[in-house]
Amino acid sequence: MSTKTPKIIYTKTDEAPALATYSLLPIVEAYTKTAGVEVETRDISLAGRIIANFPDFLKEEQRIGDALAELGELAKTPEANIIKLPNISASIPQMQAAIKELQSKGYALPDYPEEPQNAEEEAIKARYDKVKGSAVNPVLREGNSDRRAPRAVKNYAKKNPHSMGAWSANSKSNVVSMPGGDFFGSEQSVTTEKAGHVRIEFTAENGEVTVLKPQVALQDGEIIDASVMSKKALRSFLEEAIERAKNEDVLFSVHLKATMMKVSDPIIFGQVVEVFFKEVFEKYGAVFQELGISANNGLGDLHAKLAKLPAPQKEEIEAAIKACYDKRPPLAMVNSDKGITNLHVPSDVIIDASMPAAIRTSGQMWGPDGQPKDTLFTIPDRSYAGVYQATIDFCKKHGAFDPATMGSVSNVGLMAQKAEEYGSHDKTFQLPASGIVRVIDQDDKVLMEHQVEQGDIWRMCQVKDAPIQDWVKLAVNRAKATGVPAVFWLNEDRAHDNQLIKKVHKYLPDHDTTGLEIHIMPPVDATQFSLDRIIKGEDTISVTGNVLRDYLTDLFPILEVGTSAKMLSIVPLMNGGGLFETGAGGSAPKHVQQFEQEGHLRWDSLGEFLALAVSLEHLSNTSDNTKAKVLAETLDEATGLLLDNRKSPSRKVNELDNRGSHFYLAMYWAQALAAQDKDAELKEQFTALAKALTENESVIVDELNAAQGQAMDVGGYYAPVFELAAKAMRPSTTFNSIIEKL
Ligand SMILES: NC(=O)C1=CN([C@@H]2O[C@H](COP(=O)(O)OP(=O)(O)OC[C@H]3O[C@@H](n4cnc5c(N)ncnc54)[C@H](OP(=O)(O)O)[C@@H]3O)[C@@H](O)[C@H]2O)C=CC1
Ligand SMILES: O=C(O)CCC(=O)C(=O)O
Ligand SMILES: [Mg+2]
Repeated sequence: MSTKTPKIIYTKTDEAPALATYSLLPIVEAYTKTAGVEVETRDISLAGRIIANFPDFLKEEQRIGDALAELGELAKTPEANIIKLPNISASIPQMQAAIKELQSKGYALPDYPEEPQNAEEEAIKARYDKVKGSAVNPVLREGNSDRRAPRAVKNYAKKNPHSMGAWSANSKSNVVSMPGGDFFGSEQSVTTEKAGHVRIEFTAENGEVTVLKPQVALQDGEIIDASVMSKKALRSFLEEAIERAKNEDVLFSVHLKATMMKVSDPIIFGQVVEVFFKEVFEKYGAVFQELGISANNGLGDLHAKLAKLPAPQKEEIEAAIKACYDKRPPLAMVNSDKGITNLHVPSDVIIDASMPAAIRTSGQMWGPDGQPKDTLFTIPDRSYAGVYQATIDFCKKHGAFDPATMGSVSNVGLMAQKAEEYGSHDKTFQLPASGIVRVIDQDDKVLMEHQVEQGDIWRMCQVKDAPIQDWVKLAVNRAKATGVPAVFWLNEDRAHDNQLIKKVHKYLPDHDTTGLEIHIMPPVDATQFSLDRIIKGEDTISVTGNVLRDYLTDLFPILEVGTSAKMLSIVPLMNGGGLFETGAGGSAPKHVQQFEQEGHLRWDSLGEFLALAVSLEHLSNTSDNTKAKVLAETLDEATGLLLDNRKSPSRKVNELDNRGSHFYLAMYWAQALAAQDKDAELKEQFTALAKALTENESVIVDELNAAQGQAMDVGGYYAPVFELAAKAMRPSTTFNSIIEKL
């Protein structure tokens, strides 16, 4: 990697953000070129990652390099300047769909072996599993997280408050969690003094020892913890929760993170499906096994596989499923028109986005009848569930939040180097039998041990010392920069947090904290504290571990500014580089569906605009490029103007969409560059461009809007055909030719 030519890596991802890139990137490339900045793309899409992992199955011309591995290495260097768009964290049904699409395009990829029958299939599954779930973010996140709503975005939301569903004091919505037998209740934690390693062993009741993980390397001062969720306790809890929803006449829903917690949460999800449809699974277990049905993949997969049965048997089972539906409480729906429930696909209801969306809409979800209804939100583990119950209680007491007046909660998140639960996949196991799981160090000393039973989920997490120090520093810096109180959301009664609190006390004195307000509070108290401030219009910094980073950076943005897509999301990499994530949200599959059906893309690229500005600013600092600084400043101006003039995409067809908003960004950016006097060359270059764009505004917007209102075919969902997608996303010849002249 040369340090001479300043370079920005722009990632090519999936779904809506990938479509938006076809339109935005040519503009970005044209503008940044004027500062001598090179923008290179790297394909980290689900399809791209699949292809990169199976070169031996493919023709020479089909092979591509492993861009993710390359960027993972780059992220560890000071030169890194990466703009990371959201990507699919694939569940098994999504993996299978992507593989199928690629096969149909001539890629001789193997099928995903759900139940591998031999060593060869095991190896194929292992390769696919590397691509499955949240496989991108943890590789790139070599730094902690700084997410906040920029001033312009917050002010815009105050002036143009989004709709908020009213809250009633009589709302029957609540969160329910296990009373015991969960990860929270069983957690043990130790801090290693010296670097070394541990192994994880399972000893069955007959004394037979299985090594679950031969070696996990540990650094000086690393915190490790282990916990277990009891299958028995989970199932009896679920049975009670389902009964409770029925008795209280509310919807039943479950909220997990099956993407990032790709080993544990699909299993928990599967238990929910099995318990909800208990009679069906008990009666037809053998048939299901024969059909390769796993409840972990959800009802969608179950129905697809049932289709293989002869009609009478299929109908019998479907009738049994229907009988369960009738007996059980109504399920919360993902799409009530299509009959897709909360239990259809494990990755459809992702807790970080789904809980805030419900809180925003009066604490309700959609029922099978297409009507909103109070809901029992099932979040089995207690570690973080209390945050949502506290927020719900607050809304019942004070009514819905008012975006016009509410304060802001930003986040400093401990995330670097696969911190905490989100790095636990390779140390998570479902136990085959009863026995004891032990974590044993290099001197054969048992550090932690748990009694387990068949089917229990056991996991170990790690967090290294250097990321913790960096996180404490980042928290202090944000508190200093804003003068706002910073709250560490840590519970001294939780084993892991207890170790972390010791480190916070150890590292805070490394910084000058005079005049700063810094607290340490358990999550529920911290929620209360932050919400008491928020309704007074006051801001608070949440300083959290990795999971709450994820949860809170959707919760507060969705309440405050309507979506997490408008967040500034910076990852100052620990070795000096910068990773700039766009927004905090995902890849919004329903946006693609709308685009395919009616040619309107409602994806808002605001997160990309904000990320590009900070990326250019970072580049100007690291490479002394003053033009890049001017580009960054004027881009921020343009983004502010775009918000003020309401040129963000609309949700409705035949109104300005993603492409139209890109045109306005380009026009305002060019106008700001033409108006500035810091760089005469840029001024001159952009004066003519600004003039051309301004004069052609109505022609261009007409051309862009005329492309809407019809079905779009971009040649694929996971791997669109470049020419088709580029044509669909750049339908204004006038606009294209003006940009090309730059
Ligand atoms: N950083 C990453 O890489 C992340 C990836 N994901 C992945 O994204 C996929 C979908 O996840 P999901 O939990 O549904 O979360 P999303 O954040 O994609 O969706 C929640 C809703 O937020 C709104 N939204 C999000 N981003 C935008 C945007 N830029 N413009 C306009 N609206 C937006 C949309 O609502 P509406 O249109 O109704 O207003 C959307 O349906 C999954 O594959 C998941 O793994 C999820 C989170 C982060
Ligand atoms: O990596 C993922 O699957 C999702 C990431 C996410 O939701 C976040 O970082 O906010
Ligand atoms: Mg998230």
